[in-house]
Order: sequence, then C-alpha cells, then structure tokens
Amino acid sequence: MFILIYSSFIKKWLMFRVLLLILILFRHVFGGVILAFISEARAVERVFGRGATAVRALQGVAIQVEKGRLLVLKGRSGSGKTTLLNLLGGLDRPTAGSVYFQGKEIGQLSDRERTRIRQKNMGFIFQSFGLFPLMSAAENVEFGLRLSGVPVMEWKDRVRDSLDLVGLSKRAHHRPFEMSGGEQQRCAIARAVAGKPLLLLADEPTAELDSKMGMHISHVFRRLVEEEGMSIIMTTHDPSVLEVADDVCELEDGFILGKVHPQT
Ligand SMILES: Nc1ncnc2c1ncn2[C@@H]1O[C@H](COP(=O)(O)OP(=O)(O)OP(=O)(O)O)[C@@H](O)[C@H]1O
Repeated sequence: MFILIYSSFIKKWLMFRVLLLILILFRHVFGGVILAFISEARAVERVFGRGATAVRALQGVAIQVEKGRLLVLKGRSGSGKTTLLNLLGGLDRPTAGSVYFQGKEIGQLSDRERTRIRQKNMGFIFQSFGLFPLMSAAENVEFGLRLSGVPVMEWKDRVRDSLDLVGLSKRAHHRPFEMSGGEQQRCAIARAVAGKPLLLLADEPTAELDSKMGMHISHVFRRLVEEEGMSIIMTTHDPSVLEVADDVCELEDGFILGKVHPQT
C-alpha cells in the first residue's frame, strides 16, 4: 500500500517537473518570436505638476519598439521626447496608461525591481552625460559594467573595446574635467554600450559632436543594431542619426504625429 502511494507521488512529481521543463523551453525558444517588441507604451499620459500650472508632457501616446531596430524620436524642444524616453526606460512612471519592457508592465513594478531590470538590460546616454567626476574614462566604463553584472574577467577587454569604438582610447586615463564636451559624450556612449544591453536609450547622443564625429557615432549605433542585435531608441535633431534610423517617430506637444521607415 505504502509503495503504491509512494510510486504514484513520484510519478506526479516527475510529470510536474517535465511540464515545467517544457514550459521553460517554450519560453526560451518562442519567447523572442512571440514578443516582437522590446518596449511598448499604450495610451500613455505624463502630467507634471497639478492644477493651473500642470504640464501635459505626453497625451495618449502609443508606440511599439521592435527588437533589433533603431528608432529615432524627433520633434521640437518641449515636444515630449525626453519624457517618453525616460518612461520607456523605466526611469519614470506614467500618470496614466502602461509601459512594457519585454512584455512586462514596468510602470507597476517597485523602484527596486525597475532598477534591477534597467541595470541588467538597458544602457542610458543622458544629455548631461552622468559621468563620475573623480573617475577616469576607463573607470567610468568599468563602473557601468560592474552595475550590469558583467563578469569581472571581461571588464578589461570590454573597457578597451568600447573606448576604441568611440575613438577615445587615448583618453582612457583622463577624468571628465580633463576632457572636452564631445569626449565626455563619447565616454558616456562607451559606458552605455560596453555591457551590450538589450536596449540602448540615448538622449541627443551626438549633440556635442562635430559633424564628422556625429557621423562616426551614428554608424557605431547602426553596427550595434546589425552586429549585436541591440535595440536602440534615441532622441535627436541630428540629420546623420536620422540617416541610420530604421524608424522615425515625430512628436508635437505631447502627441505622436506618425512613424516613418526611412530605410524602406
Ligand atoms: N520635471 C518636470 N517638471 C515640469 N515640467 C516638465 C518636467 N520635465 C519636463 N517637463 C515639461 O514637459 C514638456 C516636455 O519636456 P521634454 O523634456 O520631454 O521635451 P523634449 O522634447 O525632450 O525637449 P528638448 O528637445 O528641449 O530636450 C516640456 O514642456 C517641459 O517643460
């Protein structure tokens, strides 16, 4: 009797494990196909402040960012580009509507969970660069790798390669105040891409660069999309970035006017 009950329990337990394994495999193999969008905003509103002084920065915005594509957000100053970028990157929460990253609604997550998702999967290039003033260019990049959980043994190569990618190898041991605005911006780019994030979010990443360097960096972004399969969302006014975009989305007064596909 005892043996019968015991063997039926073992059978059920084994079936449960097999089902679990099939589910995990299904998610790994088909997850990417089912979730074609890396990031998505649905009916998003973002209002800053209250009452008479409230600013409606985004109004009913819906956008889908496909995996492995470079999406540019363009529009006049104050049209809502940075606000949308911050929401898609989980740096801010919408007043209404939903924001998803890999199918998961990130606006609903705690600050801690959103931080974990950002550190593991996303790279950011801010308008203000956000470099640590007491660290050299190499140390700034290395710090980014530490946060994104890249194994220590890969740090040295990744720091070297990413500084090389943006043409900053000769400034590896300089601190931000010893670099020009354009060099600081390139250091911020190296830090954001060194961890090979799934999603790179960049706010005016070529604003401080001359046209030749702007063009070079635009092609670096294109290579990251094509060779690493990275998804990129960036805001810009720079025509050289528009040239390498897969999709361009125009914003006006917090609304999306439309999406075009310059490459097709
Ligand atoms: N923290 C805030 N508090 C109040 N208003 C804000 C805040 N952040 C943004 N705004 C307002 O929201 C609107 C959209 O700002 P946002 O920075 O998204 O525009 P943008 O298109 O990125 O502009 P730019 O090209 O100048 O960077 C603007 O009117 C701005 O003044």
